[in-house]
Amino acid sequence: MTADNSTTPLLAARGLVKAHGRTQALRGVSVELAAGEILAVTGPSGSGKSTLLHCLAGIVRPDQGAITYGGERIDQLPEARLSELRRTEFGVVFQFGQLIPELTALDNVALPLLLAGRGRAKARASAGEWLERFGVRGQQELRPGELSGGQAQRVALARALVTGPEVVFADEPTGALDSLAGEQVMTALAHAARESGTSVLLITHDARIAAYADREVILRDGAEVAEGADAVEVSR
Ligand SMILES: Nc1ncnc2c1ncn2[C@@H]1O[C@H](COP(=O)(O)OP(=O)(O)OP(=O)(O)O)[C@@H](O)[C@H]1O
Repeated sequence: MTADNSTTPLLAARGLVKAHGRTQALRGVSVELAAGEILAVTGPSGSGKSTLLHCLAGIVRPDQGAITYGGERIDQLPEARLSELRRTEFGVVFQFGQLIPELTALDNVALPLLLAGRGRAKARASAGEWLERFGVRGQQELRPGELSGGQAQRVALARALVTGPEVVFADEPTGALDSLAGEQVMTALAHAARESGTSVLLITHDARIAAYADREVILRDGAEVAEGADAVEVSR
């Protein structure tokens, strides 16, 4: 890829190779994410998008290749340091929000702050502010089973952003939503990321969702086939 020499990438992967058993999910993928950038990763089913996200987010280790974050190699960090990095620097959103069903929306969002040692009152106050930003403050006392799909994804976004991460990894965050709810959730994510300068690595099948990104990387059979900066800047 063509690196922008004016900025050092926040997150960079070089030559990532990863197999799941006998399936070669990644065959030497290189990708960079700049600070504040929204990058869409697209490609057909099975092309390695989720595996790439899991490697970059430190959830799985690549078999070969290198990942740097802020210039520091992270793919070989001991598990405890990697887990701290995930907790403090990264936020993750999946297709089905994976909220904790027993907790209210407010408590789901407050949880990462409580785990980081924040007091309960402050954690709940920040959680409420983030729910407000995502337009779901009115649902704060509801449990995930009582929320619509779009509301649940907004709560999941609030939970991913509440700790002030540098990077949000979003794996098909709108994949389970109808197109209107999907665009509303994506608008909210792009707006929040732009406002806080958070980078986003976004996996999507949907060209309308990819259009919110600054740049798009296309994978096929575990390799990068194309890259473009022609995404429509609808989120600015
Ligand atoms: N845990 C696993 N065990 C075995 N094979 C896996 C595992 N995870 C992924 N794979 C395989 O690795 C390849 C890449 O999968 P991956 O989920 O990364 O693709 P994807 O592009 O995200 O697909 P989709 O768009 O369908 O989610 C696929 O062939 C998949 O079947």
